[in-house]
Amino acid sequence: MNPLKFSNDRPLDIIAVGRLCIDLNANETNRPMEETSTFTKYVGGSPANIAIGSARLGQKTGFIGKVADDQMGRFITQYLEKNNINTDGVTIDKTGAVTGLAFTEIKSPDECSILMYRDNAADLKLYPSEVSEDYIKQSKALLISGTALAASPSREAVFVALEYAVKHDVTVFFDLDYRPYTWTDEAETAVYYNLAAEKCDVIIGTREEFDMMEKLLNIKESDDHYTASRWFSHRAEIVVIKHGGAGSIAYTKDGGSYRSGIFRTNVLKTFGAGDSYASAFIYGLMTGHDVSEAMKMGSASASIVISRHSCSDAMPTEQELTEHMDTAIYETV
Ligand SMILES: Nc1ncnc2c1ncn2[C@@H]1O[C@H](COP(=O)(O)OP(=O)(O)O)[C@@H](O)[C@H]1O
Ligand SMILES: O=C(O)C[C@@H](O)[C@H](O)C(=O)COP(=O)(O)O
Repeated sequence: MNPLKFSNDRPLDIIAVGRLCIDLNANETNRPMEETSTFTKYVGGSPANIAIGSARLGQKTGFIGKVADDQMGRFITQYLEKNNINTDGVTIDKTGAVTGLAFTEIKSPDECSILMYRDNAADLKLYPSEVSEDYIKQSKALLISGTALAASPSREAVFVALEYAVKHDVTVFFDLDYRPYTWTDEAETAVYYNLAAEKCDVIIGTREEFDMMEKLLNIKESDDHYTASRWFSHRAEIVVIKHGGAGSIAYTKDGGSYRSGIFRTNVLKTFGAGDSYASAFIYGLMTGHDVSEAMKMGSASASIVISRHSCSDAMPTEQELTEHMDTAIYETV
């Protein structure tokens, strides 16, 4: 069952909105960052990773974001273009803002953490005037990412993008992507997450991210079914709650619920799971698969990416994804 209907007469499949950053992943693993000395540089930023994953799967992908006017900004834009991502919506900051950095440490396969440097980040300086209605209406879908709501003018830019998407029947996917270090106030965070979610067709988040949104309203159940039901009185058709190694569960507005297991893999690091899951899940839904199969595709992509060192570089091609689904062990949970 797939409740989504896409406007198929559009030149782009999906446009992602939000941060374009740099991941610096520690090369020395099984130790804290204090004991590492070398890092590998990759393009990063949750929406960037999802866009790269979508393009790697063969989707016609665009991006709306802002990069720093320096070597890192150019590295990012060139990488997107090498991956066949349309960068017409990417603007260059002229205020001296810098590229957000995500330093990652891999203490063990299950103990990974991310240290984010986001002061004066160029991605949060995207202005509403830099969001093009003509660009958005060329796409079947729009992906927004919660961290872009963390500060103005990026916050307002996201809401303008949402208005254009709703106006032009562009299906909106919301990956919650909650990064506490990017916010200063829990209530502010929850208010903007809830306001944005009201305008989205598909909402994807972890249990903890939904708990953050519900805490403001003194909702303490931490119940997946209740969480999903909250959004069906708005635009949502599908709500997905991710549970790490315990898989994921999705609910649809028509009362359906679908549980997905995981693909067994040699976990190198756990970060990257969410972005890869989102890109392949969205791809599955946009290529006519039902919710269950799309979730399985998301799980397969995640199991590939968490077995590799990077997030963006590790995103699988359509062939890799299909082969992995045929050969890897799928565990129902
Ligand atoms: N250890 C694991 N082994 C296999 N698949 C995993 C593992 N951890 C996560 N996944 C897959 O990745 C998906 C997203 O992971 P999760 O950690 O919930 O999201 P996020 O990275 O956004 O926190 C899960 O629903 C599951 O399909
Ligand atoms: O989103 C960021 O700024 C960091 C990402 O680039 C990084 O690869 C990561 O943390 C991915 O996290 P996840 O996919 O949400 O687990």
